[in-house]
Amino acid sequence: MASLVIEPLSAAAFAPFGQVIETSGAQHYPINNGMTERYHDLARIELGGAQPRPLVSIFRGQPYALPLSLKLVERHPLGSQAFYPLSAHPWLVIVAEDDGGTPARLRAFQPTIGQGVNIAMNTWHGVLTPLEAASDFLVVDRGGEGNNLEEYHFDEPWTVTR
Ligand SMILES: NC(=O)N[C@@H](O)C(=O)O
Ligand code: NI
Repeated sequence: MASLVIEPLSAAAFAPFGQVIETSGAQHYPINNGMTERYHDLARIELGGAQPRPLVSIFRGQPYALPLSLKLVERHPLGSQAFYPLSAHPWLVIVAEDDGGTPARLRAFQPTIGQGVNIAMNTWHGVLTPLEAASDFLVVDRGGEGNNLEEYHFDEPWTVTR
């Protein structure tokens, strides 16, 4: 049985899979006469395929228990997908490299409060995985023509633990 141990999320560790959306390390500057600080340009939103447009949605995810039995990952060949939590509940981001169409070298990350992610276009990832409580996330991804979802079902589930 293949197993995966959860790691803390960092921009460096996540770089092969996309960007971490957080104020730490971000370019920032005051706007609105100094009443607001803009943390600028935190993610590279990718919109491919025909007639692409950005979608802003809220995903209300139900919690999963640990140890997690990961049966599939998916990817979006036509666009990136960003998740930013609207609560302080814990969640997981599971991603994988690609070996000729097969997910490889899986990683499981647990964001800290204040961290979101932008998963790069065509990057294997687990579906939204809240822990402990139902949680809302602001999601920015790609709408338009074409099929933007590819799934990969593992022969044997991965067990994801702390
Ligand atoms: N299917 C869908 O919109 N959600 C997934 O892409 C996901 O990553 O949770
Ligand atoms: Ni997705």
